[in-house]
Amino acid sequence: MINLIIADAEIEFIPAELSHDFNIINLAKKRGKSFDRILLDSNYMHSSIDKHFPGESNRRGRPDIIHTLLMVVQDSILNKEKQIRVIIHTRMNKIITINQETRLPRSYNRFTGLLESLFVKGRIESDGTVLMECYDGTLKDALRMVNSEHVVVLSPSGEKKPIDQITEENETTYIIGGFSEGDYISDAYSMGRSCSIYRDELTIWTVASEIICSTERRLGLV
Ligand SMILES: C[S@@+](CC[C@H](N)C(=O)[O-])C[C@H]1O[C@@H](n2cnc3c(N)ncnc32)[C@H](O)[C@@H]1O
Repeated sequence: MINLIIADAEIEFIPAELSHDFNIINLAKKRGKSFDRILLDSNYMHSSIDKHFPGESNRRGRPDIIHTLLMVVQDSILNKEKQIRVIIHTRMNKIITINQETRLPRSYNRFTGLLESLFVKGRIESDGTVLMECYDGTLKDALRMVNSEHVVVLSPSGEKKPIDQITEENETTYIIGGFSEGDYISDAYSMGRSCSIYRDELTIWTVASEIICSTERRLGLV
């Protein structure tokens, strides 16, 4: 069993700084929701983010990269064998846990709708089963939840190692940054050894899929 902790994931409600932005007011009207109950999404709000948070529009508001990552994990052989658990920690210090039985929506719009509902209600249930939960907590709190002996912090600037060497211990927690540019905001590097799996920067779902495939080989699942 391995754990993936996605750290500093760029999922948050639209911040108050954007509340008077013309595009945001229009969007909130169209969605029939208050702005602070809508996820910040750089795909639709790029210029508004740039205006209020200059230079951050490629990094902030990226539920899309978390959705792609979760689809990769959900469809993996390792997940079918219940040998992987994912915890998402966000830049606003929220921790999202996902029941291994949960089938997340493949539709991106349905996924963001689900997250909006989760952030408001704190949990998503179906037929009495808790599918997802959301708590306040730091990256350290997320790490405490898994209580792992081995922690690897994935980073392009970490010590370069072959992937099969990085994944050789079972019960390992892998911390992957849930952002598309920049570095960890949380103090991730103090939480485990920092390793790089390739000379260039990779997408978060590529890093996750390399860890997953290597673990599947080690466990003899493929
Ligand atoms: C797209 S990267 C963000 C890029 C950022 N410039 C950085 O230095 O981390 C998001 C996350 O993917 C992981 N990652 C990307 N490339 C990697 C590599 N070559 N080796 C290990 N992890 C990598 C890291 O966990 C990183 O925080």
